[in-house]
Amino acid sequence: MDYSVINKRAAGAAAVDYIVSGMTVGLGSGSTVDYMLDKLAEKVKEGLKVQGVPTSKKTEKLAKHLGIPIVDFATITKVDLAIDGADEVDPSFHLIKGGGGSLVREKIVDANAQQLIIIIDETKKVPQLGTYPLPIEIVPFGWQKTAEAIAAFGVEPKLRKLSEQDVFVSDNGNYILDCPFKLIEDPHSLHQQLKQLVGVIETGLFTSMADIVIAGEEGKVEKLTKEK
Ligand SMILES: O=C(CO)[C@H](O)[C@H](O)COP(=O)(O)O
Repeated sequence: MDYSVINKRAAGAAAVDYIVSGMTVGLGSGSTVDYMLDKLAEKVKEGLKVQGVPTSKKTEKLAKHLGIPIVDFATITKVDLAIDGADEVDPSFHLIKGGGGSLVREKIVDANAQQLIIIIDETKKVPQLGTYPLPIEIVPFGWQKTAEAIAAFGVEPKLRKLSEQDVFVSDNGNYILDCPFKLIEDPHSLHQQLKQLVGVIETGLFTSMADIVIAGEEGKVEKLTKEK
């Protein structure tokens, strides 16, 4: 088995240890979260009482399939803990997310959680964000104009596609532009500037949100806590 799978599974399992009975848990998206769901499902079968708030249709389907109780986000008053993946994590715990295209719902749930744990394999740790192309969710109408406005930041946005003909459409019915910035000096400021553009719904920059990062490395886990 390839090491990234072992490391993602180790990180996912370690995050489940933070869940206690009675919690409402934000369930992120992506392959690392899928491993976390496997472990959580085992605990639910053993009697752990939780309700999950999924951040994507894919996570919702898998959670239901595994027997993890799901709750409608609109009906709850608080999310105790969210557990989510990431595409890049810098030393200040700023993140790039959205590789799987679920960044909007992820950001809404993660931002409303009292604690956010990010689970990754060690390859996602970077000294500075930007090597991974930044996903930006945009309104489909006039997407070319929105892409032009983003290009003025010195980047070449690429419309995410499933195939030559088929455009990727998010769970919210929107498009995603993947933007290879290369080096992002100030993630928070870039996010603020991009959010000002007409047509931009949300960026994959998650700044100052993560509390704990669990990184799988050689089958073991490193738990990093944000310095306050
Ligand atoms: O942000 C995400 C989806 O929108 C994922 O959390 C991110 O892409 C990491 O995915 P994986 O765990 O498969 O590497």
